[in-house]
Amino acid sequence: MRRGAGVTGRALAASQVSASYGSQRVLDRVDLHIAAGETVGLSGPSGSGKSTLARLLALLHRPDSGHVSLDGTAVTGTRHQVPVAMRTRVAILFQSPRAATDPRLTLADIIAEPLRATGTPPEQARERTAELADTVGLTTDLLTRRPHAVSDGQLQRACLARSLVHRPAYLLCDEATAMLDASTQAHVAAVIGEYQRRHSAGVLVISHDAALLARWADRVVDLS
Ligand SMILES: Nc1ncnc2c1ncn2[C@@H]1O[C@H](COP(=O)(O)OP(=O)(O)OP(=O)(O)O)[C@@H](O)[C@H]1O
Repeated sequence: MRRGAGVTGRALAASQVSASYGSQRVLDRVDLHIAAGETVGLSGPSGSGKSTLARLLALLHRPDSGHVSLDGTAVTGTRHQVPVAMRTRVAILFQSPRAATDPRLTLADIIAEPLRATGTPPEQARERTAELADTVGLTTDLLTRRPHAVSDGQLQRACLARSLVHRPAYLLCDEATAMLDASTQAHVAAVIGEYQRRHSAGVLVISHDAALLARWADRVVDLS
């Protein structure tokens, strides 16, 4: 466990959560706890509910029963029912950057999207976008392009920048490096690691890759 993990008592936690799609029960009274500063790996066979659990923790879905709590406060609604100061404390990074971005936006606009959504003044949004583009290794030229004109790795860097834009206390990575080449994968992991150290963020890493989880996570929870 990294220094500081769990020491503050701050955590993102799912307590006894159950979730279904129609009549299909996907999660049945599952507990998961991510302390500030900690990296938790989440493994399990395809279809075991890893992404569903991540979406509950990201406040995108509401559990059928049980609850998600953020630094000790139970969260009752999903995304826009939750106060901005609370919902921006959790960010999620998905496997497919193409499915997670609007093809009409430039990479700069994609990164700045969450800032616009919370009414950040344009000048401040531009500064924060430039700072994050630098952090994730996107050049000014790439920032003016749209998704069709960049590689998957470049687009995932933009998604990573977007996920960090509000300085989340918790970052959920759902197979976020699975489709990247080895060097982009290492770079994305390094940026997340550095962010985590600076902000004592809690990180969830969902992966089928046992070697990656052994390298990256402080502990691994198996959903099978
Ligand atoms: N939006 C949805 N509507 C209906 N069923 C869904 C939906 N999303 C997921 N499911 C089903 O719920 C189950 C769990 O899916 P989930 O994506 O959470 O699992 P997973 O462990 O992340 O799988 P994988 O490793 O393949 O990504 C699967 O059977 C899936 O088909």
